[in-house]
Amino acid sequence: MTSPALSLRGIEKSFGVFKALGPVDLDLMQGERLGIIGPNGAGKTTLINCITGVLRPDQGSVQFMGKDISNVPPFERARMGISRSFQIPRPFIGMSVLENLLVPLDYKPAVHNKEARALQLLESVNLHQRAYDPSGDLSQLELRKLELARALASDPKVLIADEAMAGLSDTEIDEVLDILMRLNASGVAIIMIEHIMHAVMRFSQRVVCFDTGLLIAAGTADEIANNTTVQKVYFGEQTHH
Ligand SMILES: Nc1ncnc2c1ncn2[C@@H]1O[C@H](COP(=O)(O)OP(=O)(O)OP(=O)(O)O)[C@@H](O)[C@H]1O
Repeated sequence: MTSPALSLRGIEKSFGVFKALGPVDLDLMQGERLGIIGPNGAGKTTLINCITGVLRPDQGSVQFMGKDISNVPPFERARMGISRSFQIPRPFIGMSVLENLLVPLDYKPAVHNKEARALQLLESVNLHQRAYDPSGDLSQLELRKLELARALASDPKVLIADEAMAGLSDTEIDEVLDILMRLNASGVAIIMIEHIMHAVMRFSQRVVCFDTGLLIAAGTADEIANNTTVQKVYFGEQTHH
């Protein structure tokens, strides 16, 4: 049994009078693959922002590797090993793919050969063959890979993949899943936030479902797929479209 990489207790966040989140208790174990699902507005992004430190919860605490980081600023949390990839990658278009990675590696004084490290990161996401091409030439799939490589530049212990597969074809989704599985096998705990249900279900060892800011169900992919409360949340959502 491993110990938690992340431990959230009693996390609550409101925007004005609107309560977007909580209270939420959630652990992510070291090396775990955790899926977070929930309809639009369920509070998933707010939760992630509380983990990365972009938002300060009104209540509750965040622990990382047994240390309380509730008062630690976002850049320091990133340096400690919490990294996230963004849904919409925004590379520096004027730079090559490799140069894009030299930017985050600039913050890693311990990395002496930054170009070699950048190439290694690109290799870990199957993008090394594009290293010297302009990032403006990348396809959607390649942009997602570059975004993952950027998130990995800080050597994270926890990677939060925020809708890394939205808009991709089934074969492309398979490729991103393979990459994430490989990263996980190398020891990185991964939180996958995803609307593509078959992908998150295949990937995750455990899935939690949010609705209206609350964690309404947790279990294996099978348990969550067969959970009537979860089905109701999604069925209810579909009837509005
Ligand atoms: N800065 C903000 N100010 C006011 N309300 C906000 C703010 N950020 C989020 N909200 C509200 O909080 C609720 C939760 O939003 P959040 O973005 O966390 O949901 P989500 O589960 O990530 O949704 P999606 O799947 O669409 O990304 C929503 O009702 C949203 O409108």
